[in-house]
Amino acid sequence: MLIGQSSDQGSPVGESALKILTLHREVLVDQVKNTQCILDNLLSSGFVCNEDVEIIQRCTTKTDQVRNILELVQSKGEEASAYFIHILHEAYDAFIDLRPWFKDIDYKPSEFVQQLPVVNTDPISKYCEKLRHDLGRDTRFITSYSQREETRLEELYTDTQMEILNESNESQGYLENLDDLIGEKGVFNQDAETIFVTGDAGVGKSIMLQKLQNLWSKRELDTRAKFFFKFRCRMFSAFKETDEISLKDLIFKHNCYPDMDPDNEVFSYILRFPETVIFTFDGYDEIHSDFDLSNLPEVVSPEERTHPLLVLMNLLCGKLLKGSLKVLTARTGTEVQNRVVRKRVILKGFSPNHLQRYTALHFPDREHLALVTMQLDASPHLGGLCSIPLFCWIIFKSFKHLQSVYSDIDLPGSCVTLTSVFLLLSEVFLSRSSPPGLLKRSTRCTADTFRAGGQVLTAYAHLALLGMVENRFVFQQEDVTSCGLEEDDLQIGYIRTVSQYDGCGSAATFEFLHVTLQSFLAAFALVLDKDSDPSEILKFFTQCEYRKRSRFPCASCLGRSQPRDKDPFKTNEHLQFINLFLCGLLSKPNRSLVEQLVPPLLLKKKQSLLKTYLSNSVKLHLRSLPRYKSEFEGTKVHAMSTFVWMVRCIFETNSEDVARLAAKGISGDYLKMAFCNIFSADCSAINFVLHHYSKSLGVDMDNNNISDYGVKQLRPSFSKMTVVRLCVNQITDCSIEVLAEELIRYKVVKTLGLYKNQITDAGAKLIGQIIEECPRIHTLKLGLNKITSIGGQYLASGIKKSKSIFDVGMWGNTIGDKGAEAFAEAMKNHTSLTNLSLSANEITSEGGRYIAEALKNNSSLHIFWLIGNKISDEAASDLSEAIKMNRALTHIMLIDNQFSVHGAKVLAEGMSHNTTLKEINLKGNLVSEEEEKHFEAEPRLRFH
Ligand SMILES: Nc1ncnc2c1ncn2[C@@H]1O[C@H](COP(=O)(O)OP(=O)(O)OP(=O)(O)O)[C@@H](O)[C@H]1O
Repeated sequence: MLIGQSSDQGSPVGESALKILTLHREVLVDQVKNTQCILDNLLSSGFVCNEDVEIIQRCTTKTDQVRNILELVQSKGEEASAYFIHILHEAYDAFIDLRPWFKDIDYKPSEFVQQLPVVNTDPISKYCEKLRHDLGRDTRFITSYSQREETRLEELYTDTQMEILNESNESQGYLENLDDLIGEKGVFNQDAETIFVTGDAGVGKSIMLQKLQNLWSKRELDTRAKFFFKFRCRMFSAFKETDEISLKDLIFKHNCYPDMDPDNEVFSYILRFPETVIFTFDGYDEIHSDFDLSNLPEVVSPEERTHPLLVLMNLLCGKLLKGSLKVLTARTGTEVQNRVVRKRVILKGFSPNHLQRYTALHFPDREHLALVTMQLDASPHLGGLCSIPLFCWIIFKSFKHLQSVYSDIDLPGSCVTLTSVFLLLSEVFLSRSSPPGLLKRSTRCTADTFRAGGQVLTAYAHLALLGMVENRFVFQQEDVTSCGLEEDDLQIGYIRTVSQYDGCGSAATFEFLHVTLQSFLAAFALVLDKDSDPSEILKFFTQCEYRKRSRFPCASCLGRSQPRDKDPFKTNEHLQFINLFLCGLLSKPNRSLVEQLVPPLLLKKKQSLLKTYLSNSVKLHLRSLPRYKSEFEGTKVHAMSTFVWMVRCIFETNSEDVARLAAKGISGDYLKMAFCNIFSADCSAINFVLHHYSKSLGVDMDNNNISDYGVKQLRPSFSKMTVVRLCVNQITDCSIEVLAEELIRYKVVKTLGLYKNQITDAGAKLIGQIIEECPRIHTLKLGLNKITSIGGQYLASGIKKSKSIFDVGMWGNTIGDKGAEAFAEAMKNHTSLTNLSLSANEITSEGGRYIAEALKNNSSLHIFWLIGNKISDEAASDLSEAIKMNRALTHIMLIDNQFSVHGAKVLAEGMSHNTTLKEINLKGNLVSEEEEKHFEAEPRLRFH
């Protein structure tokens, strides 16, 4: 009997099973842990008898048992040996450690052996199988807006951007795939076990986990984890204060029960091998608890019972089941201490490429696809919203509906707010409840749909508000009924069933399709309410002004959401969204629609209350922003992410008055909005405020997630921007086209910051034109883009002609020697350029010689950064000559190049003729510590 081939040992194709067992005996003795399953199968297939089994079971250690089994099957011949190997192969989870070995021997079972059945009798494997089966079943579909319309995960799932951060929250690049998420990439704390993933509402955190679970269930995730337990954090707040569970209960009762495991083998295995377990906990921000658990002991025993929240916290901290991996998701702004976090990941939604792929999945018809793509391109407001998968999905669903009803895809007007998107979604939902045939444009307009669906909408809004007031996201049947919702109404799609009535007393529970949808409806409830005092609409604004300290001790040890102070724009996101939607629903453009449901006088009253409140808060907020004076940029105003929330609310109100007020309140020369979690869609809102700013303004939006859509939305504001800082923002050449048009038209720009984006040579060409044609530009930051020698030449040509530029940063591109030659040409007789960085640009001595030549004819440059290139002794004498003649340079940074002691001597010689130079830094070159001593007489030549 011949099977497989041993690739690495060069054995002939078709190795005999007997020989394999002899050759690989050591691996097998070492890796095979489960003998019962092997014996069960050998026995039932008749290769061994009961007596054989008994003898083997008498061995006390597993290793001895394996040795004896090996001897036994080998003594029984080739067929028994082949079947033995086949058992190891087929009982997958029981022998998971052998998977690499099978790959190594390129295992191919013979026809004979394939006909013999293998039953996996190992309880642990059976449990793993059950877990995989359950997870596979539970994750197969993305639940769409009605239970009738589920879409297969694989038909719609599209990758999103996963940015890794270090412990100081600085970007470390992007993860490629979900294997990377649970892998070693980006780990900054080896002692911690929790991978912490944050992201804005609807950015796809849950779907990302769903995909992770689905991949694991299909064995397509690169992990050796045998157990995968998924939980939603909101379940932990659903327990009563007196409820108690153990880790074992959590896993078995609240996730998956092991059938037929009388000896408790599964749990023992989990405790023995915690590294084989992955947990996912979705929505840490959804834990709302005022329980005082401080008197409870911190349980660390897996069998001991305590409050479920403590079990969760102890798991995350690694006090329970140490060694297991946890993936925890939460909305942006939720903080967890670094000591608990293994790595930090931020989900950033769809990039333009992802969006293209996602659009194609939604619109397989080419014509529709082209139409939708064209419309999205034409409307950056929509494109911006679409970078967030949830909004994208809502928009696409609504378009499909419009298309089916009106036979064309007609996008909403140019000023699309989040409220308008959710109104559109509501229109789609409510029109579902109408009798068929009434959906034609001629018979039912938007106002009619809302009027007809008013009762159902009110009932849902009531339910949503009830939940928000009580911090609840899961509803019982009684809640649903008490709000006036009937069986048929549940089909509309606002809510979905979390758990079905199980016939044993557990009633069905429900939740809103998405928390943001619940926020939208809660805001609607405030608008619709005719009984309470109108000022009640402000209750979530005012509620946010004050917040009780969390009494939850473990939560505070992990670090909960950022503490709220009296700033009304600082709060939990779902409450912020209520405020945002309230602004949208009470805005002028929506008046005629809302008037269908609320008496006009009451509506007016609410509108004016909101406007007054907002105006006062805006004034207060802007006055409280930190400001400081800087020598070159005037008064700098430092905005925080709460400022962005304020701007979002103003945009939703569509009130030019409040926007004007906000613009006036900025009253500075420079607005710093770096690290504010600004998404592309927010740029419409920022533009809405900034277009009222009458003076010119520097704007720093570094380190956000603006992307090309955002830049398009900011287009009108570039006319007044003296500083345009868009570093680390996923910007490509498309944005540079917009910038070039606007900046060249208005010529006011002084600083252009585009560090760490995705700009290529095409973009560099346009930036070259900006430099050439904008007479005030003095600073350009283009490091870490994708600019080669071609782009370098364009930029250099612009710099050569500019009389204003004095600081250029090109670190981390690849302009090479050709680019260096062009920059050298630009430097010659330049009058303004004082700081230049061509660091890490693959420049060799050839480029170094061009640069040296240029330095002989330059009297402007003070600091020259050439770190991390490949310049060596071959350029030393040219540089030395240049140094002798140059009278402007103070610092030449040649760190991490390839100069030896010889080159260093030549440079030192040049320095002796130059009194202006303060430093040439040769740290990280090829000069030994011993050799450094030769240069003690020239302290300006530094090696450290
Ligand atoms: N990667 C993705 N591919 C396709 N669709 C996605 C993806 N991510 C999200 N979606 C769509 O967006 C919707 C919302 O996503 P999800 O519930 O995962 O957001 P979330 O980040 O967990 O939001 P929240 O913080 O409010 O819980 C999904 O129901 C799905 O329709």
